[in-house]
Amino acid sequence: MTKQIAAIPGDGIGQEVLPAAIDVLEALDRDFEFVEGRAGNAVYEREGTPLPEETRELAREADATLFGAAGELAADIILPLRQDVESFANIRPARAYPGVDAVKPETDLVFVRENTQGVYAGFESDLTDDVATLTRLITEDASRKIAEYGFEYADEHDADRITVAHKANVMRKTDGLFVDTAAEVAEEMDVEYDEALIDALAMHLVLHPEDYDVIVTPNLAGDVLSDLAAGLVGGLGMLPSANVGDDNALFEPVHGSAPDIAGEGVANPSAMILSAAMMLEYFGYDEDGQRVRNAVETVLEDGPRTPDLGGDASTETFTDAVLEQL
Ligand SMILES: NC(=O)c1ccc[n+]([C@@H]2O[C@H](COP(=O)([O-])OP(=O)(O)OC[C@H]3O[C@@H](n4cnc5c(N)ncnc54)[C@H](O)[C@@H]3O)[C@@H](O)[C@H]2O)c1
Ligand SMILES: CC(C)[C@H](C(=O)O)[C@@H](O)C(=O)O
Repeated sequence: MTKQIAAIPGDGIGQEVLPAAIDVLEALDRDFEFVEGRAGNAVYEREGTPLPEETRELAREADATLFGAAGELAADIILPLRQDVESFANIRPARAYPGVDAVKPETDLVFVRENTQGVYAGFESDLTDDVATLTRLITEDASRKIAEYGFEYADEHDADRITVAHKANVMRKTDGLFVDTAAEVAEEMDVEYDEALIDALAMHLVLHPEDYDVIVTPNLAGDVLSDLAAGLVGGLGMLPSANVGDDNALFEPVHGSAPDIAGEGVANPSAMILSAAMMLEYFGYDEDGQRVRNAVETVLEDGPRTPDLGGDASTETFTDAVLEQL
């Protein structure tokens, strides 16, 4: 059956890496219909909104969405889209590939980031001209949902270790509820896990990423720690992600619009192509997902590589090499 995919390139290198992923998906023996959705700075200038209702509707109705990247209006684009697909979990694998000059080649871990709450629930306001406030939201329901998802994910992927990240020593009520709920869920599911304070965890991740497997984290901590992990495995061009809900999902690289290299045709499309591989697995096309992963892995090992990885290949040359492997 045809799967309809909302394809939203967005800004900057989103316009360069999303077509690469579509080329790869089109090389597979699958029936995908790609429908392009408008979003980004240029759309804002033309239409007065960076994310037209039509694009949101497209994401809600599609079987899945592929998103490239957004620029300075990212919070007005990607956050509503993550809501539109009703995603509660943001899965961010960080893995070092052979041949890529990684700071920590032994890194192979996955962040399971809560995708709806924390400071992103967004009760921000100006109290006075010179005082601004932000209320942070954590609920037991959302904490339960992400803990259950993270523990099940760890089980399905034979993870050796599950870590629940929090800062309940300071945010006693909010992260206290997050971590206490995770403890309850672990007991009900008979799961072994450990807890880590986010600040110390950041240091341990830099020194010994090999000690970690699945890290369940509140929203903002997952955002920051996943970029940190990108730094361990060759940069932001390497980290894919899946925003998963009960009935819909959106797949996007962890990186942004990269204005410093946008338009040069040299962006590393690995993160976007690996996000497409996560979409294939979401549809149950596991063999295709693995084929795409293997093809990317081979090209990363043998070259050609893009400049962020020390090579001089263009996005197109890299993608052609992946297509050849397929
Ligand atoms: N989900 C999103 O759309 C998203 C995520 C993060 C940042 N942003 C937005 O992106 C803009 C730029 O933010 P930033 O510079 O902090 O982060 P960024 O991820 O765009 O770039 C950070 C650095 O990583 C490099 N980089 C990122 N992706 C790369 C790739 N695929 N290939 C090669 N190099 C790559 C960039 O060149 C840059 O040096 C901001 O306006 C921010 O709001 C959007
Ligand atoms: C741009 C921003 C809204 C987004 C986030 O905070 O989730 C980004 O940092 C990311 O990692 O995708």
